[in-house]
Order: sequence, then C-alpha cells, then structure tokens
Amino acid sequence: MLQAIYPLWKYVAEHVAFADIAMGIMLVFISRAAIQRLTSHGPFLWPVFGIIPTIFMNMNRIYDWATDELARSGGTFEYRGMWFGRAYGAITVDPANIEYMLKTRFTNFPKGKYYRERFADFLGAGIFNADDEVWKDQRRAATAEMHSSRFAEYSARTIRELVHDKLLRILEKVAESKGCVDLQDVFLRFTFDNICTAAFGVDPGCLAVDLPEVPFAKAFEQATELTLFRFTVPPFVWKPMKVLNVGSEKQLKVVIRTVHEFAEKTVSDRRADFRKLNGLNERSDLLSRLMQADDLKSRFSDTFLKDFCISFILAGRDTSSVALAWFFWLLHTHPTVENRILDEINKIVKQRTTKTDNVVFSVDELKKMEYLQAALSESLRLYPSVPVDFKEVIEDDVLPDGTYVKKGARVIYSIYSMARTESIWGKDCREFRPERWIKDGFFMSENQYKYAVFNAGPRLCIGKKFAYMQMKMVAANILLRYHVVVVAGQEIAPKMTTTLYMKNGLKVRFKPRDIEGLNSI
Ligand code: HEM
Repeated sequence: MLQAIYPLWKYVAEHVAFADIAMGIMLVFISRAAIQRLTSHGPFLWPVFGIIPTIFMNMNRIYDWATDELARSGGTFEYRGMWFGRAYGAITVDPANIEYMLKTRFTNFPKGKYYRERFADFLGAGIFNADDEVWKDQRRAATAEMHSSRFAEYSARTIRELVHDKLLRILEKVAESKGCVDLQDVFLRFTFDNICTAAFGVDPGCLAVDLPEVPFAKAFEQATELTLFRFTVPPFVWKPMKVLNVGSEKQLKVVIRTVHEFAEKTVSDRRADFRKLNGLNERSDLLSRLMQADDLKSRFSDTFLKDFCISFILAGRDTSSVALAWFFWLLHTHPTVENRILDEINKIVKQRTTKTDNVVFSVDELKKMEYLQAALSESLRLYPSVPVDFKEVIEDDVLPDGTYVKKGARVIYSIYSMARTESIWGKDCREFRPERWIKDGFFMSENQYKYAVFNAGPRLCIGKKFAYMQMKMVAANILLRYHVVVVAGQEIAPKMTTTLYMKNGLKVRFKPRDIEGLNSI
C-alpha cells in the first residue's frame, strides 16, 4: 500500500506548489457559495462563516441592510453562520409567517433556551424570560390586574401627576433658560419613574429637576446592556468569564446585585406592610395587588414577585420613551401633522365648560384624540421600539411561505423592515402619513401580524393600553404648551441595539405657545 502511495505523494510534492492546493480549496468553497447564491434567496453566504462577515460589514446600517435583502428575496431568506458555534434559521417580514409562529404554532416557537440562558441571571423566571406554564401563570395574573378598573385609574393618576408635577417643570425650566436638553434622556427618566411606580409603587426619582443619576436606574440600564453583550459573543467566552468572575461578567454580577437588592427590599417591605396592616387595600401598584390577590393561595413567592416586577420594568422602561423621541422628531420634519394634532387638541380644550389656567387632560379627553393616536401609531410603525424579534424552533417545521425551519433554528422577524415593505403597506410605505390609520374620521387599528410593533397573539404586549395613555398624555401636554424646536446640525440615527434608541439623543429647545392661539406654530 505504502509503496503505491509514496510515488504518488512524491509526484504531487514535486509538481504541485502549496499555493496551488490552497487555491484549489478556495475555488471549491467559492463555487459552493456561488451555487448556493444562485439556488437560494438572500445574501451571499461566505465559506465557513456564512452570513457573519456580511453582518459585520453592514453593522452600522444593519436594519436597512436587512430591509434591502428582504425586499430582494421576496420577504424571507435563510441564513447560517459560524461564529465559534453554529447559527441557522430564517429572517422574514411575511405577516403569514409571523401569524404562524406567534399564534398558529405558538408552542413550537417559544422564546427558547438561547434567550432564557442569557437573561436568567438578570430576569430569573420573570414573564419576559419565561415560556410554557411559568409564563402562563404570570401572564394570567398580570392581565387580570392590569385590565382591572382599579389599575386603570391608578395608572392614569400616576401618569398625570408625573407629567404635571415633574416633566412639565423640567421643560419650563429649560424654556426659561432658553437652553436645550436631550429630550430622549428626559423621556427615558420619565418612563423609568412611571413603570417603577406602576409595578412597585415606588418612584425612584430620575425625573427630579436637576436630572440626577439614580443608582437603581443606572444599575438597571447597565444590567440590560451587559446582558445583551452575551448575545454578541459565543458561550465559551461569556460562560468561563462568568465562572471566573472577570471582565464584563464581573461588572454584570455587581449591577444585577444592586437591582435585585432593591427589588428584594421592596418586596419584603411590602410583605411587612401587608402583615402589619392586615392587607394592602390602600395600594394599587401591581406588586401590592398580586400580594393581596394571592393572600390565601400563597402561589406567589417573594422570588416570583421580585422576578415579575423586574421583567415588567424591563418591558415598560424604554419602549414608550424612544417611541416619543422618534415621534417628536417626525413632527419636526412634518409640520402639517403637528398642525392637525394641535387642531384636534384645541377643539377638545374648547369643548370644556369650565375654563382653567392649567389644562389637565382627563382619560376621556385623551381617548377623543383620534388623530394623535394615529400619528403615534404611524411613528411606531416607522420606528418600532423593538425593531427585530426572534423565536426558537422546537421541532422541524415549514412556514406558510414554504420555508423549511429545522429544530434549533432561530426565526428572526424584522418589524422595522415590515414598515418599509411595499407589499405590506403600499407604495407610500416609507412616508410618515398618520392618515393611513383614519377611516371616516376615526382611528382604525391594524391586523396584529401586519403591525407587529406590540408583538401579537398570546404574547401581545400587556402594556399596550398603558403605553398609549402614557404617550398621549405626554405628547398632548407638551404640544399644548410648547413648540419643540430640534437643535440644528445633530445627526439623527438609530442605535444598532435591541431597542431603537436615537444614537445621539434628540437635543431640543422649547418655545412656549400662546395657549389662546393654539393654531399658530
Ligand atoms: C410603545 C411602547 C411599547 C412597545 C412598542 C412594546 C412592545 C412590546 C413587544 C414587541 C413585546 C414582545 C417582546 C418579546 O416577547 O420579545 C412586548 C412584551 C411585553 N410588554 Fe410591551 N411594549 C411597550 C410598552 C410596554 C409597557 C409600558 C409595559 C408595561 C406597563 C409593557 C409590558 C410588556 C410585558 C409585560 C410584555 C411581556 C408579555 C409576554 O411575554 O407575555 N410594554 N412589548
């Protein structure tokens, strides 16, 4: 045998240079990739690394890149990538595929282990990080409490107080000084205080006039960012770092501790109040309502309540604030829309029978603001607070458009790209046109799977109603009193992360309006 191979090897060694062999291997890979490109949709898949190099090349415009590729591929493309571990699946904007995953085959497309493993330290088994029975239990409890008239009244009151006692004071101070402020930062502070008040019944005080740094809020922000880092590196990098307690994992441990200590103390203090007062009838925040509702069954342990509240804060913290920042930016670039909103607010104020110096909108008045609701929905369509989401595949499946997805795959849906897809929203899909939401003078909602901004199906956002009330209360009160002037020369661009922040914030000035002359901008 060796006698036969040796002459052959000798011949190859003498006549074929190493470079020729390398070239041969490369040609095989390139022709495989070229065949793949010709026979499938989607971006070029590189040898070995698949889609990863293309993602890195387009990192600073990843959402627009995905939109272009999805348009080229007819709405869905498959991907695979090797980044110290295998990743594979599909990316889609097809509403039928989204309905299939989020409703029809809900149990085959959970959040999954990949997500849960990375968020476990921070969120424990909280609703945002749970599947199956653990999720169902929390969902049921949260829905019952949040849809109660008691919570609706409590949240309306707390939002109103926060707007009038804190937010408008800050704006007034900025307007008087003729200075400018980062409106996105102000909104982030507002929603953090607001969601903590709703979930825990505790106001952390981020929205004080001097805009202080609040340790709990800072720790929460860092815990989110450092957890997201785990999605960008392979497990064999972050897991040993966690065990050895070094680098970002060391920092993560510290900030998670701060968040958990705050939450644990709030839960145990409330438990003590419960025992002392023999109930929590006076309190309407979610934590107190859950404790009270659970009085006899003892189903909700303190750990469950802590995890529940932390998940809730994560879900409701930044979503409506970034939505408001994009909304005010769009108004700046579309003054006719701003005028129409002002007309609507003006009419509602004029319908009042009693005049007052300080207009405080009631929930009924906010409900009548149909055009404002349309403008906020349109702004969220173009700039969805959660631009992409994904689900894990439990068993091999076929999506309605024929895409085969293997067990263990991740199917990503790009909500940002959906808004820019002509087959979904028409030729004017890229335009900011609140009128598309108005039929016969009234706001008309859209199919959840076409407008997946608040997710859809059994996991539809629980805070949707709360978020609209919050956004309308803020927008109507600011617009009534100020013309928001965007400072010229700043770069407005999205930050490439899981929440659609403005990368550089939104610097604005406030020009007080003559409330009598609402029609003049
Ligand atoms: C404009 C504002 C908001 C938007 C665009 C939004 C969007 C979303 C989206 C896309 C999800 C699904 C996330 C996922 O499963 O990966 C979600 C879930 C959720 N949202 Fe919202 N949200 C907003 C405001 C809020 C607020 C203010 C609250 C709390 C008061 C809230 C509470 C929740 C909760 C608890 C879930 C988890 C539901 C579940 O998994 O069953 N959201 N939201």
